[in-house]
Formats: sequence, structure tokens, C-alpha cells
Amino acid sequence: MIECREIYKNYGAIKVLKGISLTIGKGETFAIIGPNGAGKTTLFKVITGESRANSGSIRLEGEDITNVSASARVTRGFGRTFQVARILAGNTVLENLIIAIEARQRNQGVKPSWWRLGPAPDVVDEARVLARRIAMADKLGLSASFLSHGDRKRLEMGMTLALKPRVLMMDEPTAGMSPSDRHDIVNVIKRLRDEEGLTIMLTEHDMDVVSDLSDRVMVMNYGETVATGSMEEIRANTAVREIYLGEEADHA
Ligand SMILES: Nc1ncnc2c1ncn2[C@@H]1O[C@H](COP(=O)(O)OP(=O)(O)OP(=O)(O)O)[C@@H](O)[C@H]1O
Repeated sequence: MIECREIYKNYGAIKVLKGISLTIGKGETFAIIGPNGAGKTTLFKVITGESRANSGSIRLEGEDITNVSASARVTRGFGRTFQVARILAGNTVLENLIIAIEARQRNQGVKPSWWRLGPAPDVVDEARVLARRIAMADKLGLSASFLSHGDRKRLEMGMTLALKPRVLMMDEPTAGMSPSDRHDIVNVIKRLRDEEGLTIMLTEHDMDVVSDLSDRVMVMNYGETVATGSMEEIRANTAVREIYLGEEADHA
């Protein structure tokens, strides 16, 4: 589904990605882990098209998308959530979902009806269905500014799903969440993945979440791949253990 070959990325003199290659299969959940500054978010941005690699190639279902813009990648099926949820705080939950659905329709060339004030009934229906799928049906009328951190992330996920992605890219989906919010969002992600057959790529610091969600895990350090494999293989990998034990020792 996604294939990255020999990705290099520099910020000035700083070499942030040093030859990253990876393959993610259709329907697979693939996690990228590693210490702070390892280059996870940078790799993420290169794959979504927000940032351009200095060299290397990216393919989506065989098509070379290395030089395709971020918005054109969305049209090809990429959906992305951010470390800090990007929602419209001045609007209600329902309005946020409607805005995302209408954005997809515009992208698909659907023209808004000039004579109608407000959203079309089918858009409102779709927003309500989406709200149920992200377990926010009871919060439709709430202003997004009053939502908890976990609910904001959930709403952002709903807005991303409104774009009908084939690939869901999530940068630290549980960052800053309480344990119960974390548990809830993991369940929402699992359900969506199973219902829609989504391919998922995520970065995450919480190892329980990684272990719970991922088919395969890639460990990065200093812009390089240290290991790729199942969670069991990663846990047993000597180089990985050294990185994480080193981290624990530093924090001790
Ligand atoms: N726009 C930028 N300009 C200059 N340096 C940057 C830029 N973005 C990231 N970096 C540097 O690139 C390195 C990798 O950063 P990146 O955010 O990709 O790491 P990360 O693994 O996602 O870290 P974290 O877990 O803390 O989010 C860091 O040294 C960072 O300071």
C-alpha cells in the first residue's frame, strides 16, 4: 500500500532522516516509535506531503507520489490527525463534522446549492452517523471549545474520516490523554479499522497503545531505522532494549 525507499531529509546542516525505507501492507497497522527527536514526525510529514524529502521515493499502491502535493495526496486517500487536534473551536461538534464532509464534497467537485442556507439534509445525516462512529452522538450540540482533550482528538478523527481516507495517519493519537480517554480512543481506532479495512500508520510514545493496536512496529533513533517487526520481536531486540534502557537510565 505504502512504500518508502531511502528517504533522506535535512534541515539545513542537520540530517534528520538518513535513508529510511519501509513498506506498509493494505489493512496493516504500522507504528513508528523511538526517542524524542528520532525523526518520527518528520518522516510522517514527508509521507503526508507536508514536507519534502531531499531524496528517496514514496509510492501509494504502486503510484509514485514523491512529488505530489499534500492536498493531492488527500484526494488519493491520505487522512491525517495531528499531535494537537485541529478542530474549529468556535463551532459545535455537528458543525465541525459538517464542515469536513462539505470539504470532501467540494474536493470531489460537488457544488454547494446557492439557494439553500445551511447544510444539505444528507450532509447532516452523514455527520450524525459519523458522530455515532466516534462515540460523540451525545455531544453534537456542544461547542468544540468546551470539549475535553480526548474528545477533541476524537472529533478530529471524525473530521479526518469524513474525507473517506484509505490510509489514516495519526501523529501521537493518545498524547496528553487520561488513561480512560486513551482506552476509549484505542477502541474507536480498532473498531474503525476493522469496519473500514483502513491502513493505519501512527507514531506513539505509549507502549501499551502501540502493543494493543499495531501489527508491526518500526523503531527509529537519530534518523535511522533500528529495527522493524512484531511487538514481540521489537521487545526482544537488543539494540532496541539498549535505546530504551538508556533512556530510562537518563531519566533516573
Ligand atoms: N522545521 C524544522 N527545522 C529544523 N529542525 C527541525 C525541524 N523539525 C524538526 N527538526 C529537528 O529534527 C529532529 C527530529 O524531529 P522530529 O520532530 O521529527 O522528531 P520526533 O521523533 O517526532 O520527536 P518527538 O517524539 O519529540 O515528537 C529534531 O532534532 C528536531 O529538532
